[in-house]
Amino acid sequence: MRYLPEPSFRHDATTGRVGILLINLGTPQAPTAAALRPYLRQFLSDPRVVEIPRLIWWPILNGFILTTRPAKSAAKYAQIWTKEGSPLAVYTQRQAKLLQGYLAELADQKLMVDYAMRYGSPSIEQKLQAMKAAGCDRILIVPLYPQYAASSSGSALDEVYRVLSHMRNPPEIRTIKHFHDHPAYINALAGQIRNHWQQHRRPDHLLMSFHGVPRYTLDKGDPYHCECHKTARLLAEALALPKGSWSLAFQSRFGRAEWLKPYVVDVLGDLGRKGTGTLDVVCPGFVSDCLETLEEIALEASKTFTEAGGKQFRYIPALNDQPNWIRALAQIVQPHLAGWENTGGTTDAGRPSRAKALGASQ
Ligand SMILES: C=CC1=C(C)c2cc3[nH]c(cc4nc(cc5[nH]c(cc1n2)c(C)c5CCC(=O)O)C(CCC(=O)O)=C4C)c(C)c3C=C
Ligand SMILES: [Fe+2]
Ligand SMILES: [Fe+2]
Repeated sequence: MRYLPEPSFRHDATTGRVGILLINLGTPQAPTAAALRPYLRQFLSDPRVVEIPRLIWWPILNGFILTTRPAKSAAKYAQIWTKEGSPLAVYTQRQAKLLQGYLAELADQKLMVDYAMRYGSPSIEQKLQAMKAAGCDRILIVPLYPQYAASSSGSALDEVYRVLSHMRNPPEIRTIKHFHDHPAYINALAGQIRNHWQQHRRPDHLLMSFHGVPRYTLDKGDPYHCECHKTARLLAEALALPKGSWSLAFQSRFGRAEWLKPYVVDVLGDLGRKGTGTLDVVCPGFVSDCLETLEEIALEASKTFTEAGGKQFRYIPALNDQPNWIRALAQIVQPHLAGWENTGGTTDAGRPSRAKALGASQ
């Protein structure tokens, strides 16, 4: 039996790094209609986000939504844009950098933490290729959504698998599905709220507002609704909130279909009409502040509440780059790295070459 000679390049040598890729939704490059259009096109063309048959959805998206929404959304983004850029991009980038620093100190200098965006840039494809080129042969994927929804985490994971399907020698992949009930995440949220209450006084009511999704996704088995309720219950328990002093609502409704209820505008109206004095609102489903928290809640929801008769509205910021949250994120990812310690696992250095072992080199 004859064996092929071993190729001259070292096909069996890898540097064997472990990578962690944080994935968030993505955001436009600038608060302008021109930048919103390609972002919204990519976002709203995703069949995980809009499940209407393409033949019906295409003309609505191209003929109506992409001609009217970019300018309206750009005006909203302009209100929250910072010198460094879109808050979602700024915080996601900081989270990756801080987690890298935190884990390097704890565990492993070779560990590489980076981030990607599902829509816009830096793309998942670009970052998976860069991590592979940097020697990562094992990558943990962490969608930055505590509650799993097919339209958010599901779509991010779809894109990871799509990119891998085009690689001849893909890295080994692990994924985190959700962390809605992880004690570290719940404690970080509770700490953020307690901090706010130490600086100001306690409110009369705490509203926990989550991004909504279409109602039919719940009927089809998406766990998102139940995971939001579980997060809210655990957070209320951690803060020892009496019954009736807090509630849950869903925000950011898009389109005319029914979405998860109660809608945040309805709850704000009810609380305002009841004459609620101070209302605090927290958005536990967003680990970074973004358009949906800073514009829709901190600016718009505040008006809805006071116009209905409420007195004082306070928005509690997302976890963003808080050290407590970075520590929690480390606790969330660490168990998923078990067995991936850098022992030079896949490197063949020092062993006789495979061809020699097979007796082909004489
Ligand atoms: C919790 C995570 C999110 C889920 C689930 C989600 C579902 C979902 N979103 C839309 C439509 C839009 N969302 C938009 C912004 C936006 N959405 C999330 C998170 C989730 N979305 C975030 C973090 C953001 C903010 C991004 C930022 O740049 O700050 C937008 C864009 C803005 C606008 O024009 O309104 C749209 C559109 C649908 C249809 C959907 C589920 C089916
Ligand atoms: Fe959204
Ligand atoms: Fe449910």
